[in-house]
Amino acid sequence: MAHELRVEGLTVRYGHSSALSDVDLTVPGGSVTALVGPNGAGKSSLLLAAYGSVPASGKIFLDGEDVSSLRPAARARAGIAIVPQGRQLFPRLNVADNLQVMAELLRLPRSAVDEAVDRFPILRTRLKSLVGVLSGGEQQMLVVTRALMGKPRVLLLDEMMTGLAPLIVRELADTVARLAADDGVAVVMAEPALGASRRVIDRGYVLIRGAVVATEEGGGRALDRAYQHAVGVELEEIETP
Ligand SMILES: Nc1ncnc2c1ncn2[C@@H]1O[C@H](COP(=O)(O)OP(=O)(O)OP(=O)(O)O)[C@@H](O)[C@H]1O
Repeated sequence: MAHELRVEGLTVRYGHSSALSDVDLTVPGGSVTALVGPNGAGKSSLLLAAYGSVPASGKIFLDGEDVSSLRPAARARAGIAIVPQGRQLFPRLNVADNLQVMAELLRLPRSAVDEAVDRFPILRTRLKSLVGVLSGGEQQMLVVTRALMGKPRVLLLDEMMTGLAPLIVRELADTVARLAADDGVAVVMAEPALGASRRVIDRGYVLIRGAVVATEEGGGRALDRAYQHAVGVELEEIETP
């Protein structure tokens, strides 16, 4: 079954400044939806609000069910998973213990850690390694593994590809594309620019200054063009006296 994330009228404020204003969007399962926009456009705020870790007004629906009042741990158990910007691992714990923290949050049995590392065999060889000594690519594989432990229905990826080698970018992009195609997961990938993950993008939104300015159903290249067009329009507007 294909899953779905829908947000309606999502607004995020930090003090008096508005990061996201009345955003509506739908992320259908079975495809990879990108969220592109410059730094500060509100991409992280949107994903964090969908996960429940920043206060927001508006509604979040998971497979049609309103989860807006659930706290992050309950949303995670309901099937929303996040790969946060900056990874947010415990660098002084080893790989297995980092995964065990998520297993406990999700109330999974201890065997869940062992099963989880099947996805990236390199992690099995690193189970007892402190996270701080892993390469950037290995750390990101661990974060993705952690996010997938609960077999999520919705996967929120916040700048997952930043700073990674092209080979790792391809491997991670293929992993999320398979999750969408095989398991009907609703994947949303926020990136400042698409780069090597462009080929797995099915559709997307351009976000600028906290608002959706374009929706594109025609894949990664078309989304790139929509993004450039949106930024160009915005620049022209700024330059017009
Ligand atoms: N914790 C915070 N406190 C105050 N303002 C914040 C906070 N987090 C984000 N902002 C502001 O909210 C706006 C949207 O930021 P957000 O991080 O959601 O954008 P983004 O598109 O993810 O950008 P980036 O690529 O830089 O992460 C920006 O103006 C940012 O400065």
